[in-house]
Amino acid sequence: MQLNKIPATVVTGFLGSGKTTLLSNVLKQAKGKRIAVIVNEFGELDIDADLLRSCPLECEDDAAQMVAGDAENGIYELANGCICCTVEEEFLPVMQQLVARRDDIDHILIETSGLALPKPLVQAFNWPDIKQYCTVDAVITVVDGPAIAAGRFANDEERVQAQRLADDSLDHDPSLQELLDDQLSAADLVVVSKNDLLSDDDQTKVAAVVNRIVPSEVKTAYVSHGEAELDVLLGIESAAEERIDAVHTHHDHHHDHGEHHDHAHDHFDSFVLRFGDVDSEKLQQQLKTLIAENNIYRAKGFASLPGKPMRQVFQAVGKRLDVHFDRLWQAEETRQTQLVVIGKDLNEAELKAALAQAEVQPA
Ligand SMILES: Nc1nc2c(ncn2[C@@H]2O[C@H](COP(=O)(O)OP(=O)(O)OP(=O)(O)O)[C@@H](O)[C@H]2O)c(=O)[nH]1
Repeated sequence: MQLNKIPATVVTGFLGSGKTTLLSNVLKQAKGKRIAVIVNEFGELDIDADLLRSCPLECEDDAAQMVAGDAENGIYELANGCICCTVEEEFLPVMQQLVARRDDIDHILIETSGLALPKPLVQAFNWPDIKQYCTVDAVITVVDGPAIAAGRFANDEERVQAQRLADDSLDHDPSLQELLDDQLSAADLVVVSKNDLLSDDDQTKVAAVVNRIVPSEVKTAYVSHGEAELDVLLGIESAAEERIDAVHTHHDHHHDHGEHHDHAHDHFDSFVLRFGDVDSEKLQQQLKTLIAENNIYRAKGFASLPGKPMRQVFQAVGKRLDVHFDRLWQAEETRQTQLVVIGKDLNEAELKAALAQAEVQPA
């Protein structure tokens, strides 16, 4: 007898492409649905879980109920590291817990880290303990529209040259291209994010990159601020685990042989920088300068400003830096400034010293 399996949606996509933004929109829209969320981050701080958990001022009462239990507020944070390399140690035990509580769960949402390969994760759904009770509703691959249109993951020489001329700091990197290919080749739905920043011409460029990899039956949705209709995202019923073994990727060899070194993500540096109160303007200036001068793909975190009761979120993706206040610091929290930085060939001490100039000494 075929039981009703719990559908699980895997949201993958490069660093800063917009996965958390999409997930938070699903949680807002999925009225009354009981949703378990699994979040996996590359950096050492669980910023995404924290952002999903924090209820913004306009938070609606009828948003999805997160499935509580062992996890705080229904968000299961997988330990640091890439989900694709820790499937057995980290992912399976969480799935086993969820399967044991299947009567309380309508849907599972999984956000992979930006450097993760979706294939090994989807393959884990074929483990007998999981397969019986759970199926992959869809792999949703979020691609950063403006980054792709700017040729950041370019593969053809002409575009690489154009990109080099336009922008020295975002040198073409074949490992980024391979990661994009592998994330796209597993997709049941492609979400092109940040559509608000795309011109018609940009959309055409992005479509060309996407269509090079995904078959024509895979749909592409252009989305601004994560605001896609729930029907587009959930209920795709792809059972992706059934066909994942046949999907060819650049990294098949490494995983098939249990070799986890030489992954795309092994070539990245990631660290957390901590400071006390900071001058926000100065921190923004310093960060922008560092981003212009180094290969920083992603920086994100929270800033503590002197005398301000609210926490300030810092989000840098490529050259863009967004800064906004999200919520009050809570009594039990230590107020401090913390930034995760992810990139290549980074000198942690130098970056730390540069950003420390924004620190404000207590009066
Ligand atoms: N303008 C614009 N900004 C967006 C959109 N979607 C996401 N962003 C911004 O892009 C940044 C990264 O978004 P996230 O949702 O955190 O991306 P992510 O893929 O979860 O990032 P990682 O987990 O670090 O890989 C944030 O500053 C978002 O506010 C969009 O549609 N339009």
